[in-house]
Amino acid sequence: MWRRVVSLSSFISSSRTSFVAQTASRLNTCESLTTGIAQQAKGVIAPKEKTPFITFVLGGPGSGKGTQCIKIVETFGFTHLSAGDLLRREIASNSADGAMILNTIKEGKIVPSQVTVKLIQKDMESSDNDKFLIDGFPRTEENRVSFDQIISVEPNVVLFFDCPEEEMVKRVLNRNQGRVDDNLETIKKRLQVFEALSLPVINYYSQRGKLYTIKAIGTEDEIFEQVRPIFTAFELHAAG
Ligand SMILES: Nc1ncnc2c1ncn2[C@@H]1O[C@H](COP(=O)(O)OP(=O)(O)OP(=O)(O)O)[C@@H](O)[C@H]1O
Ligand SMILES: O=c1ccn([C@@H]2O[C@H](COP(=O)(O)O)[C@@H](O)[C@H]2O)c(=O)[nH]1
Ligand SMILES: [Mg+2]
Repeated sequence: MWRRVVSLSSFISSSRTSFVAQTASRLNTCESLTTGIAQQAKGVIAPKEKTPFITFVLGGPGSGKGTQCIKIVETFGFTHLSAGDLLRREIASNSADGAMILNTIKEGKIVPSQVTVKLIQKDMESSDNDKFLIDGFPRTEENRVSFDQIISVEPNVVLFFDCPEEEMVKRVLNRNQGRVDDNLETIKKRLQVFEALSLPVINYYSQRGKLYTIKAIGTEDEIFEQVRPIFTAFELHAAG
């Protein structure tokens, strides 16, 4: 569990620890219950959270992000958080933001960052895992900055599924999942938004050496064989 107390021997020095206060109220390991609480009550020690391993999964509409995320989950044990799915869940639950989100998705536009980041944050906090695939986010520079400010964790890996436009259009039109944005008119808008707003995010991570570009053509298995070594390398690194 990534917000679990992993060490009780050091003080929290960073002011960017939005999860720490919540962690303190949700201590759930035996060791922290026996010794930690007593020491914290005396004001001696603050809990230190384990930093999660975060992968952002980016690419145009229909580039195969969700499909590959399923394979990454199966092989490497990540928790998959699709920003689009979280937003669709809000629509389905008739939440206060539901109507606004539905209209935004129909238009192929981007939902305000704070709405999306809060949904991601909620699912991360309620997860027992410490490895997350955040699929279809950040889509804009504003999304990226908002995540940085609210979650205060940098991604370890950014995957970019690079797919030719005509292939993406073909896949989306064949998807057949009843999505309100799977029609030619909305796809054209989504492609424009991707180019104008999402490519700058991809360039940002490229400049920081965090970007792994996957040629997203071929069979699903062929594409996964480009993805696999990226995470294998991280596993070996962690073990070695
Ligand atoms: N390598 C592939 N070859 C052919 N079809 C594929 C491939 N990968 C995925 N698909 C199919 O293309 C469609 C889009 O894939 P997927 O939903 O994974 O894309 P996505 O990037 O998550 O799209 P979106 O951003 O719209 O959610 C699905 O119907 C999927 O089954
Ligand atoms: O961070 C996000 C993610 C998604 N959206 C909106 O949802 C649709 C569908 O997203 P998929 O990732 O393709 O499922 C997208 O076109 C946006 O309208 C968003 O606003 N912010
Ligand atoms: Mg998807």
